[in-house]
Amino acid sequence: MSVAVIGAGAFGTALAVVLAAKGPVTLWGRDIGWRGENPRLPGIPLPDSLRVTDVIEDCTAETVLLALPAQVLGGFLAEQAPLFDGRNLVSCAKGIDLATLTGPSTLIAAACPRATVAVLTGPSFAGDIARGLPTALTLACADTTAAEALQRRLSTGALRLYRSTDVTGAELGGALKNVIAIAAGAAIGAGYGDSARASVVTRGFAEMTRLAVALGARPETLTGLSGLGDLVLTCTSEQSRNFRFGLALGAGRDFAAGTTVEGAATARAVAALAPRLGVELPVSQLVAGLAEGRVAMEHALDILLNRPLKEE
Ligand SMILES: NC(=O)C1=CN([C@@H]2O[C@H](COP(=O)(O)OP(=O)(O)OC[C@H]3O[C@@H](n4cnc5c(N)ncnc54)[C@H](O)[C@@H]3O)[C@@H](O)[C@H]2O)C=CC1
Ligand SMILES: O=C(CO)COP(=O)(O)O
Repeated sequence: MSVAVIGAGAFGTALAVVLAAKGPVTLWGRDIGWRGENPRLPGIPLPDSLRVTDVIEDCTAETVLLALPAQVLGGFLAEQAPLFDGRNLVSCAKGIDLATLTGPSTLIAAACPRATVAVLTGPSFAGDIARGLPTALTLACADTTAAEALQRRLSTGALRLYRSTDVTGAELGGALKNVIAIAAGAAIGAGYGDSARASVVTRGFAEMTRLAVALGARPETLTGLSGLGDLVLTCTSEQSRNFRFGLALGAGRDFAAGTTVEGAATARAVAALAPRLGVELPVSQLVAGLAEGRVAMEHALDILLNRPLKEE
């Protein structure tokens, strides 16, 4: 099964590098001026067998991994969808599109109605995958036969894919954990301590599950790699850009502009969805307020602590 990866960022490049050891892979990026190694994935030499291109028509593979940030996927599909319809399209983005308040798999299915849509998600830093460190991910697809073929092609000796048919749940697990990671980072950055972080992560996980179930997910999916697994990783590691963004927010420091921080836009999407679905999401709504500058960090703690006392 030939593979194309769209998006030569850290994640797309890492996936392309390890998958190229198993068969033909084409990596497409709009900014491939670099040679030898991608500055977004430093220290990882690209194998000679990997074809890197900025010509979208070179991506003729039957399976296409879409590894663009969630907020740019809609614009990309608006231009390029006809080229990709009818193929296996695997979303690798972790976010909710602000313009439509839907996940990447919904965007892809709407733009490419004849495609087989899947989601690849779960706890994995691009650098870990590229270095061949052991990693387990979820491959979610409603079509089990297609999922089995994708699972075989996209697994390697170190990268182990588990199948799921719950596309909504898997996708939301990956998107929503980024929002909670910002909150966890802010708690640490503000000096509130590890106990506060544990509360934010636990209450945040309850929020993730509430919202995902309201959108049609199976609750048990959220306890898997793409929900709890990725939440644990992202809320505890400074490798995470969402966590580091939260650290900076909490400490009142600037954060490097241009860094991909999916949780900021996704928090705003979640805040817009919450009243429509009638679900309470205090941590995510607070992150949206912080990300938009509506809420100052010094008021954030009071907002959470002054909520009415309730059952867990
Ligand atoms: N980096 C990681 O460890 C992981 C990232 N992801 C997810 O993968 C997705 C991509 O993230 P990264 O690769 O880390 O981001 P990145 O910041 O490393 O790269 C983003 C890439 O998107 C490209 N891009 C931006 N706008 C574009 C447009 N309009 N058209 C074409 N290309 C455009 C940029 O040129 C850049 O190559 C995100 O949803 C992220 O949550 C998932 C798992 C791990
Ligand atoms: O999704 C990730 C790990 O699973 C990467 O996290 P960040 O986008 O926060 O760096």
